Amino acid sequence: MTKRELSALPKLGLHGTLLLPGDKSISHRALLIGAISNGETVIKHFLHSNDCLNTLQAIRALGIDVAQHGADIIVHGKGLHGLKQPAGPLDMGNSGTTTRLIMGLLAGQNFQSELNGDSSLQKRPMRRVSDPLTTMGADIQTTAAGTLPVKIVGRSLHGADIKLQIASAQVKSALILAALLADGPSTIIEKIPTRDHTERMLRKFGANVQTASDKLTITVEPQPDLKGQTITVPGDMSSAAFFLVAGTIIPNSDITLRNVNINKTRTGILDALLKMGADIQVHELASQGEPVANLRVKSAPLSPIKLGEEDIPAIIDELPLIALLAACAHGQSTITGAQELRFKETDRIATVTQELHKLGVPVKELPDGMIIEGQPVWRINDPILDSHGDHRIGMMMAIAALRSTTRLSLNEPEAVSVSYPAFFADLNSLLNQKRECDLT
Ligand SMILES: O=C(O)C1=C[C@@H](OP(=O)(O)O)[C@@H](O)[C@H](O)C1
Ligand SMILES: C=C(OP(=O)(O)O)C(=O)O
Repeated sequence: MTKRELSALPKLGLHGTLLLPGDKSISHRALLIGAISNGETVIKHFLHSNDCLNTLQAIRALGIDVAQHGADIIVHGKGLHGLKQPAGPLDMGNSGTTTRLIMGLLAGQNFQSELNGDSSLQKRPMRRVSDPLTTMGADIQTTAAGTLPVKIVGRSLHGADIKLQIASAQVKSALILAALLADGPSTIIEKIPTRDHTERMLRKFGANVQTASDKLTITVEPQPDLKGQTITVPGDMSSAAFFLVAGTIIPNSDITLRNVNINKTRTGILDALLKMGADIQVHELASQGEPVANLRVKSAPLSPIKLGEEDIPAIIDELPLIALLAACAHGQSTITGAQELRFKETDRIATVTQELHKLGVPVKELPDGMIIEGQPVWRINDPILDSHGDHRIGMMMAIAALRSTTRLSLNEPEAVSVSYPAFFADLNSLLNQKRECDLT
């Protein structure tokens, strides 16, 4: 097992400016939608991380030419019905987003396919996608446990009206992609609004996808003539979040994060930080289809927070960081309505609880969340932290280690490459450097 020594408390704080890597959700979608569009799609500031490279390899295996020009990715789309039967099972690696979105695309093809993934992905539930797709006429078999490997017998799909049982952008997006291939219009009704990157991007490519004023009801007209586009992927708020938290909890810090996506369906972490007392300035930039901003964060003391079911979708991947913020706050914080955390790369309620206990932070595990008792000073119980092979847990613990005066280490640090290969390099660039920050 690999192990990395983590940096301890930097006395001068964290300083400097980062240009965040491209958004993971948007990078996946640009590849998949580019593949089913006619002509060239140019993806600028694409996220070259393991998860997005799984999507790239998958569309290549489905007969799509993908080239790289400098840092740009060029997808030579073949239209809605241009994908080809792959030669063997498609490897989804660690990526839930690739798996679930591609299930929607493959359900409506005229060929069979099979999806598999790594040991973490093989534990994650897939019936949440296959069940609603079945109501559109899809033929998808999971294992008896509802997991990968999944076999998809592509066939023609009907338009359908579907009410989602779980708040999940992956499930919603799979249904929207399948609805493009159907024989009539579809309506998808969400429980709570989730990230809307699929809807926004499909409209840019020429699809008729409407979101009603309730922000929950999405109608999709089938068989659009999608046209290749140039997509500039904004910086990932879920990656920026590690540095928003680091800048807040490490005294004497002043960090600027450039060009971060501030789509309202993704800014739960910003709202929570501001509610807890964080010092963050937002300087909005010209929109690139998705709203973007530069963010400047300085250290601040924190009050505790309560988050419930309605708050969860906009902050789902940042909840481990909320637990870390709560561990530094003065008082008790509560997260409930977050049972979805149990179905991520790890059971993130269990792994966050286990790792914060190592730092001496009292955390009570709930079936759908956590109660965290903030501690002004941590009494370290175990200096060997663990990512559990989960990128977000690894990065969260590397940020947590900066609060400790004892040197801590991290098992399986390479997990960060799933979403943020340059994470440790970016973090190191902020350490022990007194530099001017400029928000504009
Ligand atoms: O649609 C997406 O790109 C994502 C949706 C979320 O998953 P769920 O849809 O399962 O909540 C999120 O956790 C994941 O990191 C990316
Ligand atoms: C849950 C995540 O991703 P995915 O579902 O795509 O594996 C994540 O990035 O935190």
